[in-house]
Amino acid sequence: MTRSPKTRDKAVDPVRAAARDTLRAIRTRDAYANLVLPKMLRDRAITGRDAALATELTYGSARAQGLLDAVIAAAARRPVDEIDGDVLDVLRLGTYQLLRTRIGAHAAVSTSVDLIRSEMGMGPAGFVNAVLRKVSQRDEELWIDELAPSIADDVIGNLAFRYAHPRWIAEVFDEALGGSAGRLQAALAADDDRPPVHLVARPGLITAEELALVSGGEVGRYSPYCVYLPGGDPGDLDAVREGYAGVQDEGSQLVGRAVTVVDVADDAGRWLDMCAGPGGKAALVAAIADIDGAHLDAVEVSEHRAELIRKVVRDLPVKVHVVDARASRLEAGFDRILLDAPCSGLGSLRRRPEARWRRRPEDVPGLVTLQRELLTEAFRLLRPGGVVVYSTCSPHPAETVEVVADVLAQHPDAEQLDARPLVPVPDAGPGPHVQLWPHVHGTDAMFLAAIRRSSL
Ligand SMILES: C[S@@+](CC[C@H](N)C(=O)[O-])C[C@H]1O[C@@H](n2cnc3c(N)ncnc32)[C@H](O)[C@@H]1O
Repeated sequence: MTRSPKTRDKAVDPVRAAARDTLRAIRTRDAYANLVLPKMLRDRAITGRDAALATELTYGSARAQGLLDAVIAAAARRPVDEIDGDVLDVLRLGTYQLLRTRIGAHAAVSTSVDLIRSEMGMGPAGFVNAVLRKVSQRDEELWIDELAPSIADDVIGNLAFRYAHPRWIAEVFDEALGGSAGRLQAALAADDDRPPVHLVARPGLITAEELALVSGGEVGRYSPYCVYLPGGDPGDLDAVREGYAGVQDEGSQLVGRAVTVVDVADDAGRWLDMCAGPGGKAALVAAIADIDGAHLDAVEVSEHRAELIRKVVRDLPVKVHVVDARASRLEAGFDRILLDAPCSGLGSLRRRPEARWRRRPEDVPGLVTLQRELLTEAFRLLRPGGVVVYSTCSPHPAETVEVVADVLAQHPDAEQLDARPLVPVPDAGPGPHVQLWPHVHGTDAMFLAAIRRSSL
């Protein structure tokens, strides 16, 4: 029997209720956890340690969904698609607490049972109780031993299961990493971890050292603009609220910086960001353009995302164009172009907890076609001697090296530059492109390649 919301809320822990409601929004509305949860926490006045716990439980449950579902199916002795969705959300939350947190089994089970009882009554609550008690009889390692493919027969399958990644994504990582089980394990493990918060200190407004002081963070290792935030909500920092700083992965900062430092003779200051929304890299590039006396044209096809760019580039020398970059009608002759192409996002899965279970391999070919068309157009818009930096937040070879090779093959006047000197990181690989990795650099798995249009 469903009770009134008032009676319902009394029995349940508000932290778990927020986590459950976010998991439900992800499942039923294709919502994004990082958009839904912060607003829900604000609306329900959940703050401090409670907010941190709600975030950990929600993101952790969403990230580990495939592993959790395999355990739930085994404990319930039925496939998860035969379990009511609302019940499954609570089972995922409970199983996550049992297997991947230090929360005691009693608390994990009883708070889950309360969530279900208050909404759905005694019958489903009994089912949740029985399944979670069964789950609690083993730890994560024992469940993996029982359910994962054997490492001797199927290394990729075993590692994908253990680190909660769909198999096809583990295969893509394996290909990008050159087929080493050790590297694949390190990459999947790092990708399965809670990601650190990186701040960008906007050039000309605040230095990374100053930002580290006011935020209690630590200056980043590679990007001169980066600060690692140890914890807390970055939105609470004055520097972020006032626009001196923003939240941006260090790898993305390095990509934005690369387009500003690559050698371009006689730079006339015509710079272009071809896929600029929501504006993270545009804000960084434009701040440097302002210092260098250059101007940035920022192209974005979506009006909503263009509005987000306008907000972050206020007072900077930027013109925002809402148009398909393949047919922008911008006059050719740019000195520097950043093409941060739409991609599968396989390199930033750790920051988008639900994404790994939502993405499909069949999404990739359409993206690759778009990436080729955009890079071809970027090349056309360059002046002789100008450089395009092509980047993706994906290490998928089809979206990275293969797109670049294809466009190079079509353009005899295209010369791929060694991008490694543009990105001050160790272990940047054999070149000429750079592939960053969470397990090596602590960044998202950003790819970048630099291509010059020769003067011939
Ligand atoms: C990877 S995101 C760019 C992220 C951005 N550079 C940043 O750092 O905030 C790719 C963007 O390209 C936009 N986009 C997709 N297709 C496009 C097209 N044909 N022309 C222009 N923009 C496009 C998407 O809407 C999305 O905002």
